[in-house]
Formats: sequence, C-alpha cells, structure tokens
Amino acid sequence: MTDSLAIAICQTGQQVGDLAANAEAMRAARARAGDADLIIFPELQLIGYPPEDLVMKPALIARAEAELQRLAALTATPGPAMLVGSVRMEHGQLFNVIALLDQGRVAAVTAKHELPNYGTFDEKRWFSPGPLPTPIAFRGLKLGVAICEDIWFPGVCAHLAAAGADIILSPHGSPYEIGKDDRRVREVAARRVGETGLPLMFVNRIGGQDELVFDGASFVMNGDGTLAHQLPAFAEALVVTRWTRGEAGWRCTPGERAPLDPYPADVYQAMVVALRDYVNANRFPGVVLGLSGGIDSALSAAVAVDALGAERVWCVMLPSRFTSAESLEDAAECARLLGVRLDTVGIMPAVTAFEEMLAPLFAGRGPDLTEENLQSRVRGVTLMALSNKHGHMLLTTGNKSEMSVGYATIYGDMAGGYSVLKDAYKTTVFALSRWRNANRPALALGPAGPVMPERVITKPPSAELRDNQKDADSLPEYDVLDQVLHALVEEELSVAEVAARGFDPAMVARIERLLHVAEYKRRQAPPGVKLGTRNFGRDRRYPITHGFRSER
Ligand SMILES: Nc1ncnc2c1ncn2[C@@H]1O[C@H](COP(=O)(O)OP(=O)(O)OC[C@H]2O[C@@H]([n+]3cccc(C(=O)O)c3)[C@H](O)[C@@H]2O)[C@@H](O)[C@H]1O
Ligand SMILES: Nc1ncnc2c1ncn2[C@@H]1O[C@H](COP(=O)(O)OP(=O)(O)OP(=O)(O)O)[C@@H](O)[C@H]1O
Ligand SMILES: NC(=O)CC[C@H](N)C(=O)O
Repeated sequence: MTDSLAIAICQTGQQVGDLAANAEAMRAARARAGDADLIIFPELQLIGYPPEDLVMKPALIARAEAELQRLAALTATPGPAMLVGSVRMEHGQLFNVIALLDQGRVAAVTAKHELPNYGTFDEKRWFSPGPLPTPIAFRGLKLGVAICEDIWFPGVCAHLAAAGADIILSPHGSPYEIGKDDRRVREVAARRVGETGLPLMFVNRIGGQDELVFDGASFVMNGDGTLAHQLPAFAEALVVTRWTRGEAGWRCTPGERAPLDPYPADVYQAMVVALRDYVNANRFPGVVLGLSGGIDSALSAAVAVDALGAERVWCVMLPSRFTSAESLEDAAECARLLGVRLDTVGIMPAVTAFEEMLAPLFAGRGPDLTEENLQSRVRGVTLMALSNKHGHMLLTTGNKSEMSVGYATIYGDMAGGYSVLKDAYKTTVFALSRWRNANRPALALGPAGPVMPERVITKPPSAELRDNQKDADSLPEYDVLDQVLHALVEEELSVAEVAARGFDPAMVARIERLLHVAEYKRRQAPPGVKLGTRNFGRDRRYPITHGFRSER
C-alpha cells in the first residue's frame, strides 16, 4: 500500500471549443509535472468552461471522446496519470465528467451530480445529473472526485466519505465574483472538510470567457481545516503537492501560500484579464475608444493599456462645441500618462450636417435630447469607422450606474464590442481609479505611477452634451444612486424596502422606473465582465416588456 503520493495541480486557462489546443496544453503540463503520480486539471478542461450550447453539437461530443482517448494513450508513457474534465454521452444523456487516464486507458469516469442552474449557470440545460459518485481507486488510495458544484452542498462529499474516500479532489470552473475567494475557503471547503474530516483540493481555471473571468486561486485544505497550499489569483500555476498517509489519514505537506489581493485590486485585475483574453482570443490587433477627459473613458483606457500594452490602445478625442478646455487638457494628460496614441477628430462638421439635413423635418420643434443624442451618435459612427478601417475593436465606456438607469445613448456611446465597466457601479469606478493611480498590479503592461490626472477623479461627472450639463442635474449623487441601485438590482428589494433605509420614496420609485424602462437598452448592450452577484446579462434576466412596479 502506498504511503506517499505527489499530485500536481494545473491551474490554467482554457480555450472554449478548441479541444486540440486544450489537449496540447495538458500534454505540455504533464511533461512539466516532474515526479507527480497524478496531475489534476480544472472542470471541463478539454472543451472549456462554460461550453454553453456548443455541447449540443454531436460533432463536439465526438471530438471530445477522440481527444480523450488520445490523451489516455499518452499515459502509457512515463509521467503522471491525468484527471481530465470532459463531456460524455451515455444512452442519449450528456454528462459533465472527470476521467482518470492511467496506464494508457480511460481507467475510470465519474459524473457531476449537482448541476448549477442559477445566476450565470445553465447546466441543467446541457447535462443530466450523474448518480452520487463512488471513489476511484488509484495507487492504493480512494480518490473522491467531486466536480465543482458537488462540493457546494454536503451530499456528494458525505457520500464519498461514507464510501471510504481518502481525499476530496474538486476540479472547478468557478467564476470570479467580489469576495468569492474567501467564500470558497470559509463557506464551502471548510464546511465540507469539517463534515467529512477529509482533505480537499480545489482546482480552478483562470482567464476570461466572454462575460466571465476565472481567478484560479486554487488551494488545498488539510483534514484539520488548515490551508496547505494557496495558489495565486489570475495567474497560471503548476504546483506539485506532496501527500503522506499518517494515523489520521492522508495529509498534504504545507507549501506556498500565495497572498490574494483584496478589493479593489482584485476587481481591477479581473477587468484586465477579462479584456485581455476577450481581445486576444477574438484576434483583434487592439482597441479604440473615445477619450473624453471624463473618468469612465480614462479608467477604461487604463484597463486597456494594462491588458494589452499602450501600443495596442488607440484613444480619440472627439470634441464638440460643448467640450470644455478642461476636458481637452484632461484627455491629453491621460493619454500622455498612459503613453497611448491620441488623435483628435472634431465632430461639429458632421453634427451640423445632420442638423441641416434634418432641419425641414424638425421644423417647429426646439432643441431637446435629440440633438444631445446626435452628438453621441456621431461619435459612435466615427469610432466605428476607425474600428472598421483599422481593425481595432471599439470599447464602450458606460458603467453599471448609467446602464441601470438608461443614461447612455443607444447606437451612440453604447456602440462598441465590449464594455470594460459594465458591472462596475460609478462609486467602484472612483475607487478603482484612485487605486490604480497609486498602484500598478503585477500583471499590468501599463506604466507605474498615476494613469489619470487627479482632476479627472474629483471634477463633477458631465456628459457635455449641452452647456454646463452635470450628471447630478438629472440623477441623484452617485453615492446615493449606487446604494439604491444595489438594493434594487443586487438585493431585489421593493421601493418600500429601499425607502425604509432612509431614501426618498419618490426618488427610489423613479429609479426603479428608469431601471425597468432601460431594459431594452441593456439587451442591446455589448458584453462586459461580471464582477458582482447580479450582472446585467446572465445573472439578471428581466423581461423587456412588463407592467410590474413594486410600489403599486
Ligand atoms: N422598450 C423599447 N424597445 C425598443 N426601443 C425603445 C424602447 N423604449 C424606447 N425605445 C427607443 O429608444 C430610443 C431612445 O433612446 P436613446 O436614443 O438612447 O435616448 P434617450 O434614452 O431618450 O436619451 C439618452 C439618455 O442618456 C443620457 N446620456 C447620453 C449620452 C451619454 C450620457 C453619459 O453621461 O454617459 C448620458 C442622456 O442625457 C439621456 O438622458 C428611441 O428611439 C425609442 O423609440
Ligand atoms: N469629447 C469626447 N471625445 C471623445 N469621446 C467622447 C467625448 N465625449 C464622450 N465621449 C465618449 O462617450 C462616452 C460617454 O461620454 P459622456 O461624457 O457622455 O459620459 P460619461 O459617462 O461621463 O463618460 P466619461 O466619464 O468618460 O466622460 C465617453 O466615455 C467617451 O468614450
Ligand atoms: N461550475 C460550477 O459548478 C460552478 C458553481 C459554483 N457554485 C461556483 O461558482 O464556483
């Protein structure tokens, strides 16, 4: 009977749908796993998580089986056995599985039992639940494989423990959310370890996938609840963990415990990684964005530079007759600090041309929002033309506060392929800007030191679509607005419940109405990384057309 074992954790990215690339990366990781007996990868490593409706293609399922068999053949050669996540069709049902590849064959397969079907997850749409899993025999141990959601409830781990498992191994596809790294350790792993007395290995993927970003932050917790390993967040890692059998069962020899960044450093990194992977995986040479001298575009530009490098970020100032000298200076200073190219394209010739073209049809009607939106749309058309001509993807810069209340022009400043601040409330935008001006994250390709002048953070936000316009003219101050929005969106409270926290009921009712009315805009908005518990996208799926108002 074995008394020691080495298990390599491969915390890595995935390319959804590129099975050959994922298999090749696993081969390379296995070759680097030293003397490990076993190497473990994140959930669905072969096809990528979340695969969405790709798994409804029989051709993908067939390819997954073929790649799995090829990887299995590899394990006839010297090196560790492999625990690989894939999909398997059995009797017309599709399962989310982990396969043990050992000695040249698929030695065992176990399926996910708990299928998450809330928030951004739709697994019941794709998979059938596997039976309660039984441990897999390996080199004299019983490996308890609990796939992701399987450890978020007590049942699977309790069953594995009762069936004699020695260790719980849990491959994850666990997307980043603010504060989630701590919840995984304290509220999930610590509870399962406490209930079973078994050590637990949590192996998560990294990298961006459309609206999700995965932070990794894999770890090993021993049966006494102590952390033996903590892998870093948002970085590749291949760590060989050492295990010995003692009187109290299997124990992992403590190793490195990487520090995890607190808020808002973690949020900033999530944005950088998500944008980097979106732009690179979709093969854009770079991004273009309108730099207004305001905080939203300044922060979006900083994230882009940190993600892609200054040479891949193109900023354009698009002044109108309402653009202040201060905005021109601030945009120029942002560009200088970031080291990016800044061009200036005045929009007045096009705005005037539209006004003249439309004058006969606008006769008898004074200026209103129409003219304001026209400026925003001329900017959108101009930036999209630059995107078409040069191939750069256009970034939109709207934040969650604005997108909540519809404070953006559809087909205007909402034009673009990806939104950096989509799930960041304006107060988070302020916090991130202050933080980045004082810190440079390790993964950043941008400069150390400030990335925007202090005045961009301190001046009152304005869309500059008419004279002396300020956001606060039509919206409550952002610290109030964001508390109300958080209560309405993240907490799903009614107007009365929000007002009971000390806010004007009429103001809260107006914000709720704006929130509902703007649903059509959000449905047409570009994707952007999820940061909180209820993003506009997969988490919060409201109808566009409905008559519910909580105050009535
Ligand atoms: N349910 C629905 N389904 C489909 N379409 C719907 C619709 N409701 C209205 N519409 C259509 O939507 C259009 C109205 O929307 P839109 O043209 O966007 O215009 P609208 O929402 O009326 O105005 C834009 C708002 O955003 C503010 N803004 C603009 C630009 C930048 C900033 C900033 O500070 O960042 C703020 C601006 O001050 C104003 O309050 C109309 O064509 C209307 O027919
Ligand atoms: N003068 C401008 N030059 C270049 N881009 C602009 C200009 N004005 C607006 N934009 C683009 O439209 C977006 C929305 O701008 P607007 O000023 O209306 O709202 P905002 O939410 O206050 O954004 P910001 O804080 O970046 O100014 C900006 O972030 C920017 O990308
Ligand atoms: N892939 C999964 O099963 C993920 C669900 C899990 N609760 C998480 O967010 O980490």
